Amino acid sequence: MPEGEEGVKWRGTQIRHGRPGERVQKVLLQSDVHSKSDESPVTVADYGSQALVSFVLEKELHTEVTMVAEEDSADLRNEGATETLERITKLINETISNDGSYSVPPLSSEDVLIAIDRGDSEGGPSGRHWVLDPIDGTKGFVRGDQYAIALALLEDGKVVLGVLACPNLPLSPIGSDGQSFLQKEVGCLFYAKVGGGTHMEHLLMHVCATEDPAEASFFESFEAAHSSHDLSSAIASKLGVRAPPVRMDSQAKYGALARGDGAIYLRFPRKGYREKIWDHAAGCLVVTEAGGVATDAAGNPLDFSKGKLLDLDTGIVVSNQKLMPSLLKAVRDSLNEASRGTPSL
Ligand SMILES: Nc1ncnc2c1ncn2[C@@H]1O[C@H](COP(=O)(O)O)[C@@H](OP(=O)(O)O)[C@H]1O
Ligand SMILES: [Mg+2]
Ligand SMILES: [Mg+2]
Ligand SMILES: [Mg+2]
Repeated sequence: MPEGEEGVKWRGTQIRHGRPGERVQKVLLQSDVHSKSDESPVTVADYGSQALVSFVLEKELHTEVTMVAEEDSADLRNEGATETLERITKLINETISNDGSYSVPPLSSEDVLIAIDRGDSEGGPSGRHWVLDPIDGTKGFVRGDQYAIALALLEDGKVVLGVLACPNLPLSPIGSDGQSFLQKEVGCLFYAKVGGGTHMEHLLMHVCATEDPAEASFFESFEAAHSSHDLSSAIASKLGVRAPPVRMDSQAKYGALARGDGAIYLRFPRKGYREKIWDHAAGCLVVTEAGGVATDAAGNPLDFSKGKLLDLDTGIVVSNQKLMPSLLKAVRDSLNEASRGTPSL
């Protein structure tokens, strides 16, 4: 980032930097943030991360990898994107060389495009597919807040492995005052294998065991455009939750829930929005292996076998086993009230 600049501008908002994070997050330039056809942001880091994960999976697994991943190379193949592609290629080559695990000649821009496009699998109910969100919470990443690199493995439509790298998530629990965001010790890696529990670094963890909604705090998207803050507040008050919401970008929410920082995660996108599997596959296993439950608003388990999109009823609700029945009832009641246009919503 040029000297004296405090961050980048995204859609008129000055984005600050200054919290600890990855090198790329700190040095993100305004020209590194682009708009996709759905108007959502994508950065050189989203592309770079997808290419790197694809490169490493191929190197480590010695086999052809099929991946259902968020990004594709179409925009980077446009003539106007040459400089961006060069910058991504440079960042990737620097990362591989600094890491030192692979002695390979520098990747060309074409190698990078091919690595990104290894993520073009459609997924589905059969076979093995890696599911990747190379930067989940791009808006949080650009803002200098939370983001996650989310990788999952699907076997015959079921998530059997989930990894969430959350470089800005504090090691100590997050309170609803958000204070621990200011702590220096950040960076958590959550991983879960089906039947093997959820681990953070070397610790086995468990979701918060509370049965009392008054003790439970809840997570939701920082971005109100991703999930209705009004609806979750109505649900929380119906359930008797006293604590204010903890708003955070990315699947770091699933990681924080898995280690018991809060007890509930609510996600209610606007009508018509279809959730993508890469936004939930890794997080869902990280939570369920820690003893939690993730369902849609009707209480159905999340089904990752239908291709890129999750086919679900209304929203996503995550909690522990004990709170789930009363939480789902509060969700149902609040949704009914909202559809009747009750003024409190
Ligand atoms: N209108 C919308 N409603 C719900 N989710 C949305 C959305 N627009 C984008 N998203 C998804 O929300 C994800 C971030 O979730 P969160 O709000 O929990 O940080 C984004 O992931 P990316 O940042 O990987 O694109 C994107 O896939
Ligand atoms: Mg995105
Ligand atoms: Mg995402
Ligand atoms: Mg993403």
